[in-house]
Amino acid sequence: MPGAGVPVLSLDAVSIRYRGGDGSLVNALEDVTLRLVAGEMLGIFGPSGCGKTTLLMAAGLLEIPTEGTVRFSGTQADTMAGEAALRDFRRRHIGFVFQKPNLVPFLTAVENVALAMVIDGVPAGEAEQRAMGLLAALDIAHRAGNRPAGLSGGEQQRVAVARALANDPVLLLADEPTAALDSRRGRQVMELLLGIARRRLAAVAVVTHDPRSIDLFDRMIEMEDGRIVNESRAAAA
Ligand SMILES: Nc1ncnc2c1ncn2[C@@H]1O[C@H](COP(=O)(O)OP(=O)(O)OP(=O)(O)O)[C@@H](O)[C@H]1O
Repeated sequence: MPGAGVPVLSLDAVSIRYRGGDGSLVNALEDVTLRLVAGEMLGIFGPSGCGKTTLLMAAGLLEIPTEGTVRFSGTQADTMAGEAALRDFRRRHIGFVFQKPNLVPFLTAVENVALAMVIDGVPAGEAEQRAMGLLAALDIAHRAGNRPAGLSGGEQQRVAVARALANDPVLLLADEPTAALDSRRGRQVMELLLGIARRRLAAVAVVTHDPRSIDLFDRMIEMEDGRIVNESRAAAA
């Protein structure tokens, strides 16, 4: 785990173009340069279709840029040999949280978190023990034996955050993680993400439309038409 302020991710002049249904090119990301450092929480704002999710895809090595480079702790992502190597890198270093928790419905909370580790080769008993530790850190250990249907939306999202932390990621990417939650639970999840940045020294990037948690971000960027059009830093940061 890097120390606070150490660069985790660099995007340099990244553009991503998609071919639309009618054959025309969509500039989903246009010349984006961005650094993320350990221990900070970045907020990504902007209107629908401006490229926020595409930026997370590039940062999460789920989409290789049409132009520009993505460097992860100094390693250039597009020089990794093939999809299998990228997948492996992602699994070991990056956590994802989405708008919907997408938990496996027939597994309990602790099994959902442990599954990510078991897939990674951790023995079942050890995985379960570590999963319990993560659930405890997220104040949800008392619900460890519940299946998702027996958890509230906020509790499910906590379990999803625990699952994203299973591989102890240096980068945590969250795409509208509070969109399905009421304002109190949404705030709790955002505070949780900030705690992860601070205590685990992960770099955390959060796409959100929600202006109610802006006081929690160290830095905010605003996007428009695939570009970063504004960047601001919290007064205390
Ligand atoms: N796989 C794809 N194929 C074609 N076009 C795409 C694809 N993915 C995204 N786009 C287009 O790229 C642009 C940016 O999309 P993106 O999903 O990144 O926006 P967003 O800011 O996350 O939007 P929202 O807030 O609505 O989720 C949009 O015009 C979108 O239609």
